[in-house]
Amino acid sequence: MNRAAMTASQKDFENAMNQVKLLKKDPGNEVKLKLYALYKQATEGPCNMPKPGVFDLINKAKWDAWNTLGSLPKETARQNYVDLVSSLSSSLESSSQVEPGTDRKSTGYETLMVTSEDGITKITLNRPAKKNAINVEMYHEIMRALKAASKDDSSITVLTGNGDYYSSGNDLTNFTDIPPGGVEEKAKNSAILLREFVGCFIDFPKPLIAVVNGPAVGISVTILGLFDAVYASDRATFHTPFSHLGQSPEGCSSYTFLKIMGPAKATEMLVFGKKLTAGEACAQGLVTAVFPDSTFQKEVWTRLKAFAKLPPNAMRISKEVIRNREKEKLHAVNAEECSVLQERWLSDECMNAVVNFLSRKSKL
Ligand SMILES: CCCCCCCCCCC/C=C/C(=O)SCCNC(=O)CCNC(=O)[C@H](O)C(C)(C)COP(=O)(O)OP(=O)(O)OC[C@H]1O[C@@H](n2cnc3c(N)ncnc32)[C@H](O)[C@@H]1OP(=O)(O)O
Repeated sequence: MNRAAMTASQKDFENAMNQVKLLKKDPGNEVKLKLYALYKQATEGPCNMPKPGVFDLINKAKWDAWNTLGSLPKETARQNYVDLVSSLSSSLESSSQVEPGTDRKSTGYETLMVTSEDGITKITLNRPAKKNAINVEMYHEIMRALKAASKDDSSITVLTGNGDYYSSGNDLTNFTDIPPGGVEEKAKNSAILLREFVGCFIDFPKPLIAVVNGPAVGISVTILGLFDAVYASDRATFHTPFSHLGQSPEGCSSYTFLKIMGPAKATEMLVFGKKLTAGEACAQGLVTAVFPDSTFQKEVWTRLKAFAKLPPNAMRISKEVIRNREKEKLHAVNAEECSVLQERWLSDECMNAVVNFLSRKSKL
């Protein structure tokens, strides 16, 4: 397989199509639908079929899967197809030989795809049908993947999203699974989870880069202040509608955003929920660079592959020098934000906003 570029070539794509035929075990309907959708998107572009009738169940499922990919570029779909097949080949034991090389894929994740190659560990949020909303399982898996990446032999770590969204933020169905101890216990446990989650980003020791492939909402935006570089497609938007949701800022954004963009611009985002375009987010210092969506993957991965060749210890130590004096402060901010949120989650304002979304009365 050609690993010279992080975007898959036509040859990689054809190899992957052949590999699918050699899988010994059936990967299941959900995966087959994903493969179908990525194949169609890679070869034909956005869904162009009329929507099948409700009783045409199979074609309706296929149409839904393809349509969910929205305007995902053909080359991204091709890469995602190759990545998916590659992860299946390792988890389901393809009967073909796995090619030797430095490429490693981590299985055992339900909500992520994690790959490691060319000195880069890539963590991909992988719930495209839910716009990569972060459910409780994904919070835990991201922490697990970050902990593994901090110890593996890669030089840099990348977080990105599969599908047309980077992430729609916290999965609002997280509010529905109330334990016997009631909503107070749920809020308390969620604050502990959130604090640990954000803590992993504060403490991450290697260069951490966000490849923001599409719109980003809520916590997926706020933690960007803890990344070392943020590259965005010009399709990406950055939205933190906390007041609309009866909530308050997290991810240390009440501190990092003020430092990055100053109080006036930070207030527009964090208090008034102003949605920024990628260009605006770049002008305000939240984003490092913006690329046209059509060349986004190619340009970003070329750049990242060059970074990953730099001496890893020097990069790690430089990050330490830049970030360490702020760590204590960031942990204190994180603790305070979580404790304020614990109260907010119990408020009528928050409950009503969540109920409105879940009963499909409102969207952002
Ligand atoms: C008691 C206390 C419990 C607390 C638990 C909290 C734990 C930690 C919390 C940390 C704090 C984080 C805060 C945030 O991140 S705030 C931001 C939350 N996000 C949102 O409010 C976004 C909601 N989504 C939308 O408004 C729209 O879906 C969106 C604009 C993103 C896209 O709209 P579009 O029309 O393009 O697509 P759909 O709405 O049809 O979406 C497709 C399917 O995906 C589901 N979806 C999307 N986003 C979410 C989400 N955030 N949570 C849950 N589900 C989501 C959507 O429902 C569709 O699903 P179906 O196809 O099944 O209908």
